[in-house]
Amino acid sequence: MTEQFTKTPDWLDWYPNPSKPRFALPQGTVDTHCHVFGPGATFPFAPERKYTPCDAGKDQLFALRDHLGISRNVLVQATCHGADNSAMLDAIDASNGRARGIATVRPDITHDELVQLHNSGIRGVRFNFLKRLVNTSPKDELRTIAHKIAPLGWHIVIYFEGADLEELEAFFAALPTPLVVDHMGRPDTSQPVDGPDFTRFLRFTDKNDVWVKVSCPERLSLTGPPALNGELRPYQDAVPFGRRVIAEFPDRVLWGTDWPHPNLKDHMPDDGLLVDYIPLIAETPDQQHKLLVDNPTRLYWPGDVA
Ligand SMILES: O=C(O)c1cc(C(=O)O)oc(=O)c1
Repeated sequence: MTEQFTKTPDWLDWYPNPSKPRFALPQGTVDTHCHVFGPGATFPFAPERKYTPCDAGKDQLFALRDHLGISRNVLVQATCHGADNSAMLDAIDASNGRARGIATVRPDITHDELVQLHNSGIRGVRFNFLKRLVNTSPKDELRTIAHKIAPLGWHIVIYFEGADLEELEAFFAALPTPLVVDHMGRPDTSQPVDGPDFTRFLRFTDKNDVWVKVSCPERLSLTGPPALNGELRPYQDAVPFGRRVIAEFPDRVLWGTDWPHPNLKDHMPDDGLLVDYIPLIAETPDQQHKLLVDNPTRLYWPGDVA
């Protein structure tokens, strides 16, 4: 019997009919941050999960990719699937080479299992430090994983809240691989962009081998307006943070949809309007091409770089 799952109360489902973006994504655009959820009947959610989502499977992800004009995806293992990467691997397998993945693994993983993941398109692991998403993040276990994956040329995707960087910084700096920061390190957008927390984050990025996803204005914004009803200037309080990172690190920024947008509480954005947000933070064609095509291709499909 297949397991039936009941969504977390007040769960917001992904936006069903996104608008067609006005901003034309350049050929070769990579969405470096998206997830698949199940479907739960085929790929059950993990017993230790902190939320139970709606289904958001590979067919729906690929339909969104094509609708928005995205060329390739990087699937990031969602915490609701724990360390069972099979839904993501199934999606990568079905993508005809147009997807890579970031896995969650346990410290006892073997080299042969890692090689198998590499051959399936995995290029990194994710370390998550948000207490509302994971029970614990034991640093000694994460270090063990880091040293096992480093020889494969992988990187580590880190997800943390801006206020926690001070405590985590030394641990991150000692990791033996490049780091990719989810959602700009989740700055508090009520603080000024040149306030102490974001200054710390920019310094951390500058001093280390760090790439930054300038994703998720819809998560970071406190004042909106939401990307709904044709709004072409949404999330104004998040804009200065994205602009600043792109201006300082044009060769180390990445963009992603974050579809299907787990755990949003206020509203579910129109993904077409989230594409129209990009030129608000990447203001020149040169910045846009680096953000959307050159940087992610270098990181995830290095064989394609001339
Ligand atoms: O902020 C979140 O709730 C969230 C959750 C997950 C996940 O559950 O994997 O991934 C994200 O990128 C963001």
